[in-house]
Amino acid sequence: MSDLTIKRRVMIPVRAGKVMAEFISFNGDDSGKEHIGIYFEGSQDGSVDAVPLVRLHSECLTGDVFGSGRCDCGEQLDEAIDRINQEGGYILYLRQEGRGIGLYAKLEAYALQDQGYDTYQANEMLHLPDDGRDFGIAAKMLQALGVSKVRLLTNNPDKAQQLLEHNIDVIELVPTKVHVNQHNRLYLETKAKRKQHTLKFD
Ligand SMILES: Nc1nc2c(ncn2[C@@H]2O[C@H](COP(=O)(O)OP(=O)(O)OP(=O)(O)O)[C@@H](O)[C@H]2O)c(=O)[nH]1
Ligand SMILES: [Zn+2]
Repeated sequence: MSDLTIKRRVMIPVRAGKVMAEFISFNGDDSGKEHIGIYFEGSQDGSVDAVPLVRLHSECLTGDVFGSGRCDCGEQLDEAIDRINQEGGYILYLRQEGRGIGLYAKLEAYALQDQGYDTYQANEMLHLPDDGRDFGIAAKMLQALGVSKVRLLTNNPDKAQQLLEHNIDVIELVPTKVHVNQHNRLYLETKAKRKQHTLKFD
């Protein structure tokens, strides 16, 4: 994949106009996925020179748009907007629905989970990778934005590892809260057990 360049920056007042966010598109990603950078200026003193707080957020239509209780994505996205709007930084909204397998396949995986398979086994039953995401694209987006150092908002060590491998300096791992409910507890526990997500449950 060649380097990315910035195509367009457009201000959008989000959260019913209460939060100003700059949506950024890119040239040069031949996947055609239309990944989006979202910049928040931040309201804290000194945030201009600070290392930006960055969240790599993988698309989850069911969670992000409809607030699904089967995962924690919608709540994490809200948390990211709150924090990054305070501290200044970026959400990179990556079009990697279902950890890269797509929305229809995620629904197939959910149907298998309803029969008792866990979140990773269900993908494997479909002959799909348990996590098919490549965060190299996020590193390219950061490079196009002129960002070489980040504070990363995540509990997923793989995101930091992949950024480091692509020459982005992750100077701090900032944990997200654990948004647990009766529907997503097994999903979250399985991420901690199988993929070393740093989740602390009550
Ligand atoms: N295949 C599959 N994907 C899921 C399932 N539940 C949620 N997802 C997807 O998992 C992804 C979660 O992305 P993130 O919240 O960015 O990342 P994360 O790996 O949980 O790491 P954090 O940064 O700690 O939140 C989204 O693309 C969801 O659509 C599931 O049961 N099966
Ligand atoms: Zn989700």
